[in-house]
Amino acid sequence: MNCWLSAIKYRRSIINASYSTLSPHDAIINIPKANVNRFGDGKYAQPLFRDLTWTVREGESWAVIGKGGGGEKTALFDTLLGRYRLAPHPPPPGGLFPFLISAGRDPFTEVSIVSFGHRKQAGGAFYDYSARYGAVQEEDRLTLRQHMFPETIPPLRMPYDDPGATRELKMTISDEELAVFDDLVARMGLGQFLDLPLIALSNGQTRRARILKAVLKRPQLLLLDEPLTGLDIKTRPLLLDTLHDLHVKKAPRVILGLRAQDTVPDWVDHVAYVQGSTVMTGDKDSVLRRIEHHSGGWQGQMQKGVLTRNSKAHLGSVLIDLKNVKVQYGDRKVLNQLSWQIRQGERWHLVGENGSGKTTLLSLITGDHPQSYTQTRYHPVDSNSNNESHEPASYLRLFSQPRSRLPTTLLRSAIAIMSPELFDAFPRRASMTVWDVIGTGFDGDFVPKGRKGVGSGIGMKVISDNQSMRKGGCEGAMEGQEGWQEEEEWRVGRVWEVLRALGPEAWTEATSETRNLNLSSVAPEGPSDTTRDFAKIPFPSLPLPQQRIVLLMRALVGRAPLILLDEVWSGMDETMVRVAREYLRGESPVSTIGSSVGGGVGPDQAVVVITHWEEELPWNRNEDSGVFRRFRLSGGTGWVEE
Ligand SMILES: Nc1ncnc2c1ncn2[C@@H]1O[C@H](COP(=O)(O)OP(=O)(O)OP(=O)(O)O)[C@@H](O)[C@H]1O
Repeated sequence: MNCWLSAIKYRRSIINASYSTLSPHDAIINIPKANVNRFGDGKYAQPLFRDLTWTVREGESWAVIGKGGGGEKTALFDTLLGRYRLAPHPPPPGGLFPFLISAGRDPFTEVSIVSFGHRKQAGGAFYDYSARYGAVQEEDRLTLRQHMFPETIPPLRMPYDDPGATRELKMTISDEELAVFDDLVARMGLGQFLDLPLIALSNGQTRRARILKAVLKRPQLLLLDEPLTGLDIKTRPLLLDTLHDLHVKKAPRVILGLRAQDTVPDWVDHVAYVQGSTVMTGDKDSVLRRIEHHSGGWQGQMQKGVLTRNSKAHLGSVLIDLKNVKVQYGDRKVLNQLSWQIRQGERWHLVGENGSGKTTLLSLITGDHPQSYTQTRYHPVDSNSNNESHEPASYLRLFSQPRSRLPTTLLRSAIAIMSPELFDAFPRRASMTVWDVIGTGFDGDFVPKGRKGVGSGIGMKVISDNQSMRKGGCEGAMEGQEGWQEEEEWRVGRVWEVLRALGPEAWTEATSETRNLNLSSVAPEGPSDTTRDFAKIPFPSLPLPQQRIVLLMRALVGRAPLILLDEVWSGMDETMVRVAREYLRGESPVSTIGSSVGGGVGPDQAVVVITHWEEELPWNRNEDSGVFRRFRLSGGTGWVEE
């Protein structure tokens, strides 16, 4: 009883103390000091956050910065959304959001979040994300304008309706709101997309549209988690300026979520830095000074003094050959007379503004785009033909074949991909373990197959100048054929390899201050217990950053001749980004089967990376001049940047 009474006294003292320093009416967020627990956790369970003390006052501009791949930043936002239990809960009368309570507003409707780390809810089944490239289905016809103003969606016409009757569609928003909308649309560069089907918008366009929609709902407080993800360099400052203006006008107040490696905008003056179960809060300079003490940022921690290893690299055969290809929707030309060749051994950076056609181009290469079948056009043989208007000859050759000759299953095993679309669409079945997900990468499947969960083999021969380099993968034997056992063993070994090189062993290794980069000293023994346990975890139960790196392992495991990495770093924490870049550069301290130590991708493989963040590229012109190249898209066309 005494203990109970002292707990009450303790709580009262906190309440009184907090009241003495804080006017409950002016605080936006008020957490005097609390532990954060999951609902239903027992009293001895580890709290998500310990001693969380956080006060946000009117007029301050905050960013929540997350370090670590366990989804800690998301958990802090979820705490604000009432998804976790605060103990003790911030005291009445103001509670967690004093400014709302004092104004008689409901936090449930007045605090919203737009998160780009989160994925749309997909069930256990794979949904076809390539639907976007084809003829737009009736159910996908909703335009961006209709999405913003559902009242402008024409009502269904019934057979018994008077065919002559017209119905007026009226927007129910005021002129003032419409002016705000027009201003935001212009500032976010969305004007030309208002009447396009939502499904047709590019990644960056969709992200801007989601922010716009959230702002139009007029919450009092908007949490924006990683809003710059997937935005091109030109758009980023425009969006940040817009968000700052909105924040200053309190229409709405904005709190940004950033990754530890992101630049903190100048106008942010306060930071909540989340690492593990600790949250450091305070003014920006003092918090950043404190954390700088612990780490120098991932750029600073990259291995220094790497030799120009690839300058004399030998480039192999042409894998992908596009000549004057064109993609057009009605009058809208997205790609026009574009030519590009990808050879074995090359490391490409595919770059261009949002909407310039990068994803469309990749979808031609993967054969997902219906127009990949219709690219081949030759000049008429008849030289007397006076048809002047014909277009130049064009073709799309994938591994020396036209698309129509290549079954999709073969293409999926020869081209490994990780992209935001795949991340959203990949099935999340409770029964699928991390091992299963990685194992689907060999044959490009979406459900586990084979006795050992490493597929059953796809027999595609890809022309190669480096046959000796390839062992296993999509050119290996198929289940039931001679050589399958050897192939299966190779596959199992590869799953362990990527798990060790990119899994929890590597994150711990990479964060350890005593990290030893001397590759020859790395013990050649098998996976640790940590790795074995990680392999057995159900994939959907992993935090999102870990799901992302597992899908990257899936893309790398089969040593496919062509690897496409579209915005793979988004949502990953800095340690994972570093580990993955080192692996791709061949600097991972884990030996690989049939290859030299640390060889992530080989000279027989080509890799295309799409990122708007130059600093995230694993390769650069100085160190990898023989193999690193940049292909830029703009205005429908593309060229190699020398
Ligand atoms: N079905 C369609 N109808 C009309 N336009 C479309 C359709 N599908 C895509 N587009 C347009 O094609 C353009 C290219 O889109 P894509 O997704 O390839 O761009 P991106 O370069 O990958 O952009 P981001 O950097 O934002 O990911 C966009 O402007 C998009 O609106």
